[in-house]
Formats: sequence, C-alpha cells, structure tokens
Amino acid sequence: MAGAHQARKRFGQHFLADESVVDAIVRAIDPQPGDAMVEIGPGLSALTAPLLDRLDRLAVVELDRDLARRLRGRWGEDRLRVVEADALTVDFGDLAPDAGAEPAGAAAARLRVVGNLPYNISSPLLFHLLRWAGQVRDQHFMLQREVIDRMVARPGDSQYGRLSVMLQARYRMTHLFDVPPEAFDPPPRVMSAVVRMRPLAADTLRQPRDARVFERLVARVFEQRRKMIRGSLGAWSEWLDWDALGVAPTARPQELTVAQFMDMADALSAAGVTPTA
Ligand SMILES: C[S@@+](CC[C@H](N)C(=O)[O-])C[C@H]1O[C@@H](n2cnc3c(N)ncnc32)[C@H](O)[C@@H]1O
Repeated sequence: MAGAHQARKRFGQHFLADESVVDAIVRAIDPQPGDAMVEIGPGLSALTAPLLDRLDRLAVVELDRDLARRLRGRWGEDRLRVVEADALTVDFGDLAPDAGAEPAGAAAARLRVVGNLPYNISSPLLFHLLRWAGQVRDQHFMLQREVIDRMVARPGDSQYGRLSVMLQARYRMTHLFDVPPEAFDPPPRVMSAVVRMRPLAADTLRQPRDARVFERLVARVFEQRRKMIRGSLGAWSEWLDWDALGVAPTARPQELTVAQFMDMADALSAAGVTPTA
C-alpha cells in the first residue's frame, strides 16, 4: 500500500489500507460537490482520492515534502490545493478552498475539516483547531481510541480532563466507530476510532466573558487533577463565592461540569482577574 514511500515514524505515518474503513469514513463525512473541505495529513491519498471523487475542490495540509510532491503530481491545482506545512501552525480560516470568492466569513463558516490525524500531535492539533470553531461546520477525525474516550468523557469519568472540557464547551462529539491496527500499513500499536465534531448550536453555546480566563482556569486545575480545586486555584480561590456558584471548594476538577467551569471563569473575570494573575 505504501508503495515506494517509506513510512516515517516521526510524522506519525500509518496509512489506511482497508478499503471498507475508507468507505465507512467517506460515508460518515458525506462530501458534497460545493463543500469547503480541508484534509489534514493526506499521506498517500487513501481518503483524498475518494473525497475528490465527490468534491469540486479540496485543500490538504501535509508536512512531508515527498508526499506533498506526489499529491501535486496527481491532481491539478484547480482541484487540489496542497499546503506543505505543519498543521499546528496553519491558519485554517484562510484555507477553505473557495474562501475569497464569497463575502468575508461566508466561505469559512462552512469549513469542513477531516483527517486521519498524526497521533503524536492530536491533542495540540485539536486545541489549535478550536480557534476556528466558530467557522467550522463539522470535523471528522481518525484518532487514537484513547484520545476520543477523553474527548467524549463526562464528569466523574476517569478520562475526563482538560481536553473534554475545552472541546465540549464548543462541540457536540460522537464516537462513530473503532478501527483496529490491522487496517493500517504499518499498523499502529493502539486501537483507533473515528469521531464527528459539530459545533454547539447558537442556543446551547455559551461564550465565557473572557475565553483566556476560562482556558487558564481549566488548564490550571487539571495540571493537578487529584488536588481539591481550592488548592489548585491558589489566590484565585479568594475571588470566588463558592456558595453562590454551588461548587464545593473541596471538589476535584474531574467532578465539575463544563457549565460550572464557565461559572467560575465568569466570576473570576467579573472580579477583574486576568489569565496571568
Ligand atoms: C496517520 S497518517 C494518515 C495518512 C492518510 N490520510 C491515510 O489515512 O492513509 C498522518 C499523515 O499526517 C502527516 N503529518 C504528520 N505530521 C503533520 C503535521 N504536523 N502537519 C501536517 N501533516 C502532518 C503525515 O506525513 C501523514 O501523511
């Protein structure tokens, strides 16, 4: 399957080799001709080719220079825009294939992001992509099963943490199906799965007063996940009226809901606390 290309471990290269899994992912994505879609890590085009069979155009972000060259040689620029870059540094708002052809923001608001992601950067990439959550229609990703368990974990679950809270504040996520190591060449050591992420509808989405305070608060308490939140918050805890919040200062972070984290962050912002304080 990998042909003449030698899979590079440092780029997390595990190429999909099972056609039935490719079909299942493409069916889940359900690409339509006019979609503004971006694929991260196209590799040897296991997903790219069937996506392009259905789309007018596609943009891809690939870090491996050899793979980027192969992709350019296979499709014309009018169909496939190859961005040779580290997805962690890419401005996805600029990438929608027909961005610029429509009024500002309109194309980006339809952005669909897909990919069999490099597992070594999956969490930072998910955090990076959060910046465009307001412009995204949906995201479909193959990830390590363990990462998807963390994304969809609920308060009280052992996997519930920073990733769960930050993503659930913006997205509704569905674990679609598992994919075994044998579906890849070379096979990874872990189980994989496919997740669908759809931004929360406007009537359920809550924006924190200061997104940076919310981010800092969540990061801070989960840095010491076994500690009571009052202890992890240090001086910040003095600004909080625990009774009014309905939160026990002795609670551990994995017991709190996304809404409770938002309430705490908003109380801190209202008190004038800054993310660096
Ligand atoms: C797991 S492979 C998937 C390849 C292909 N989509 C498939 O399903 O067979 C991950 C791909 O992401 C690329 N990649 C790794 N790190 C990257 C990064 N930081 N930015 C963009 N692409 C990256 C790798 O070169 C590889 O092509």
